[in-house]
Amino acid sequence: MIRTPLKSASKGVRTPARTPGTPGATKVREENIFVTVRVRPLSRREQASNDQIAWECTDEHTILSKNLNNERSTVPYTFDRVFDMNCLTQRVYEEGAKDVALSPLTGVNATIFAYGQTSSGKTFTMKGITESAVKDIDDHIRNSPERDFVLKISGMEIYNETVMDLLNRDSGPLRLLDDPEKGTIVEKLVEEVAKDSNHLRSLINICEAQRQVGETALNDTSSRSHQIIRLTIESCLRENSTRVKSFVASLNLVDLAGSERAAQTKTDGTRLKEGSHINRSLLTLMTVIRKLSAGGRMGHIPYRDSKLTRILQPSLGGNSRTAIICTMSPALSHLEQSRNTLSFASSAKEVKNTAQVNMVVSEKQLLKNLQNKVALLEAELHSPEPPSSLKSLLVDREMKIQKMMIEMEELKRERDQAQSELELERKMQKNKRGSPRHVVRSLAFPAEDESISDDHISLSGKRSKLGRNTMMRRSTADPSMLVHEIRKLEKRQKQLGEEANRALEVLHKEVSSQKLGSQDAAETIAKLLSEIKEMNFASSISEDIKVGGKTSLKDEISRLNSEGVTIATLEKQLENAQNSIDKLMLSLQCNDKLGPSPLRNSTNRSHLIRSPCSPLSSYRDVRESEQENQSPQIVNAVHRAHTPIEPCKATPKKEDCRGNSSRESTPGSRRKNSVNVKRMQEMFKNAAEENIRSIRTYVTELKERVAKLQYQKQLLVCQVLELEENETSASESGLSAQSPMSWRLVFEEQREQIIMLWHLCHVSIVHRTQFYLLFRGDPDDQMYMEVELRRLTWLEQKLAEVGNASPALLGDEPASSVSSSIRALKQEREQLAKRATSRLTAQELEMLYIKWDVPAGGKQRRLQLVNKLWTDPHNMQHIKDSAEVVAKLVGFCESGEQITKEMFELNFALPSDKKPWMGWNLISNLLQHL
Ligand SMILES: Nc1ncnc2c1ncn2[C@@H]1O[C@H](COP(=O)(O)OP(=O)(O)OP(=O)(O)O)[C@@H](O)[C@H]1O
Repeated sequence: MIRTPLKSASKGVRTPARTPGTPGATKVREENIFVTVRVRPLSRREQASNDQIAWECTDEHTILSKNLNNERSTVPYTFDRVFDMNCLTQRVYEEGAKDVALSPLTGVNATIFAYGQTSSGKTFTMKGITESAVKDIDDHIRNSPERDFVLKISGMEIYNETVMDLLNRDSGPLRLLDDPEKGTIVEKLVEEVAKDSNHLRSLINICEAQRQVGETALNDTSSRSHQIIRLTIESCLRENSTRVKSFVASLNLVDLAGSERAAQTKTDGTRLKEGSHINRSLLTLMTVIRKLSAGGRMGHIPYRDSKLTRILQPSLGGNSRTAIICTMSPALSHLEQSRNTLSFASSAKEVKNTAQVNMVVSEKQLLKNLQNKVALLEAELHSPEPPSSLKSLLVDREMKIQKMMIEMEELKRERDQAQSELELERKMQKNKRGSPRHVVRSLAFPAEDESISDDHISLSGKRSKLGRNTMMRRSTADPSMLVHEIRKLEKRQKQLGEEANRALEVLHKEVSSQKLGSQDAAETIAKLLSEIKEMNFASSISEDIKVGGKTSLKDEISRLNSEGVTIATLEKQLENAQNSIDKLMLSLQCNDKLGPSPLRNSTNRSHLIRSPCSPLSSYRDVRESEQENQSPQIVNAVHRAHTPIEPCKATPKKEDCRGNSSRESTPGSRRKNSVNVKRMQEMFKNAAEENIRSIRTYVTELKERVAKLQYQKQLLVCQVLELEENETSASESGLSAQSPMSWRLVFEEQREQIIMLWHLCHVSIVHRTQFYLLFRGDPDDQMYMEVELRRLTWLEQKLAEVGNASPALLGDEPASSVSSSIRALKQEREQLAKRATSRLTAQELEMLYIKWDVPAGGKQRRLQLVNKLWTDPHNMQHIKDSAEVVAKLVGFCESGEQITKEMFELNFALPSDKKPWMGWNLISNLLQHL
């Protein structure tokens, strides 16, 4: 039953626990003393004297005097329980004491005492209660294998106002001491640990045997002292082997001596003296109870007036649950004493106690535990072997590293495979089409028409150095990819040079064969042609694109730098050619005596070849047409196929169209021939002019492409330099990643720039909201932020330069003007405003009107509201609030999953893997379909 005894908790610090530690335990709670009344049967003496039963229990709670003395009125007494004379002690225990008796098992002090006149049955009842309580406690301990219990017992009696130890009779009178923490304690009181229930019972028996008992007229075995048997129960969870904290509480089983009247007990001498002490201490108890029942309104509580009340102080209005069983004789002869008992009981039931769960913290055990821990740590510290926890951590980490390395190898293998597949496909495409055009779209950065100018990264002072440096420093390209791009770029450079060559050759041919324009212009063309021919593009370019390793990057970059001059030269030459052609055209127009030139004939405009720079076509359309990479001859051939002027007319031959060159001329035919010659001359001239015009357009386009190539080269150089810088700094510091803190700063900076650029470029506010809400500064967001910044920088530059770009240029939409971007934004706002009523409740809308200062009663309030959103790029709170409103209107919370971060990413993948960025206009379209 009682397991391995714990050390005594008396050396520990007792603290009332604020929370229960086991089921059934209670928090601090106030409850009344539980008062029951037990009426014993008439004793043999009473029966012998024909005493009458003066009381009847009308129900389980009420007892009433039978008024046998014919008093004027009888008052019923009610209590928590009333047990009549037939009631067994077990029931009294079950209904009147058990709940309180078991409280110490959950750390709550408890007291059960019997009060009543002599021979009323107190000892009889308490014996039964004690036996039942011991049994139940034993059962509880047996049924709680998860806890360790220690049960200790002490016994004392207060005899003639002297405290005696019932387990150590020889110790003599014991002193009462006042402990600031524990209250009143009995000095040197022996406390025995019960080994088991039998041991406990035997100890209890010893106590009872030691108690002062004497014979009186009313009771052969009258208790002459107040007996207190105290069971102290300490318990803790088994798993808490350290036993630093445990519950500790006591159960006081108190059998009071009975009040007596000397006349009745017929005592004298010793018994009289005993009775006198008994009565005096009981009187104090009654006073204490009476005062407590008045809720403290009666002032000082005289606990110290008797040893009984001093010892029982916690049980009377203190930290204890208390049950009082008032015993009484039913006899008419004891009517008055019984009334006194019931009066006492009535007062007692008004007394409130404040029981708490008591936790003990064993300082000694605590100290021992700490010492053990220190010893353990010291051992670990001095041990050459890492502690087991560290060991397992290292093993775990090692395994993770190995796993990551395997994954990396796998990724590398996949990448190499993809690259070789790409190479193969490129070669196949090249062989199949014979055109180098098809490699253009697989650039690691935007192709010519999507390229951006780093010169324009600075946005009129709106860019900070920090953001700019970050953009430059952070490259996602790897060395082999860069070399690959360099080679491709060189190849395109070569192609452009060759195309320029062919264009000028054709021009030269036209000029020289037709003797067109002024001599100066013709000479200029010839000079240009020879200059361009001298440019040896092919010298440093291998036909195949070979991806070099990291080691060749420096060579590549130095070559690129030197080739930058060549490209710039080509650009310059093409500009000269453009000027010369302009001069040529001018001289042709001045010398034109034959009527309107096709260049001035609006009806022929439609027959002009669609050039990449033509306002009649989108730039992208032409770039993607096959014509773009064809020489001017091919261009002309295409042109001729579409013009009403027959090809033969444009190419003067000695024979006519039908090949009748040998036919003799007649006057009619001569006149006719003269007209025909004139007409043919005019046609030749027109055709030549048209060809020159086409060549001029073509040269202009070439010039633009060369300029873009130049920019790409610069960007590539930057990327290579930045890569080298990264590698250097990484190898120096051993760190390659940006610290979270510095990224956070960069992120804030970049976001502010992006917000400003959105504003300046009239970007869709739905796009702004999506981007703003998706990218909140995760380290993974770095690439997206950079890409967005680059896109916007390019766009802003374009808007500033030509005023002819639109956000749509970044997406897949056809190009339009700045004004159309503004118009699109306006439309988007209108669409959002329309959605306001379906997406927001009237109340929400009204709140927004108030928040955004939309005047009440105004027209188009929804539109007014939407027009206020995303208008102040300097105010971050405004931006946040705007994003919230737009998100609600679009319903991102519900359907926002269709927008993923990847949509904002610059494409570095192969065309087949490419997930195209939706473009701002497309996002607006999406909005319309939501
Ligand atoms: N409920 C009961 N049923 C039967 N007998 C009882 C009952 N209560 C008491 N008695 C008997 O009455 C007698 C007196 O009881 P008890 O000694 O317990 O009284 P007491 O109140 O302790 O008296 P005292 O104050 O003098 O010690 C005993 O012989 C006891 O066996």
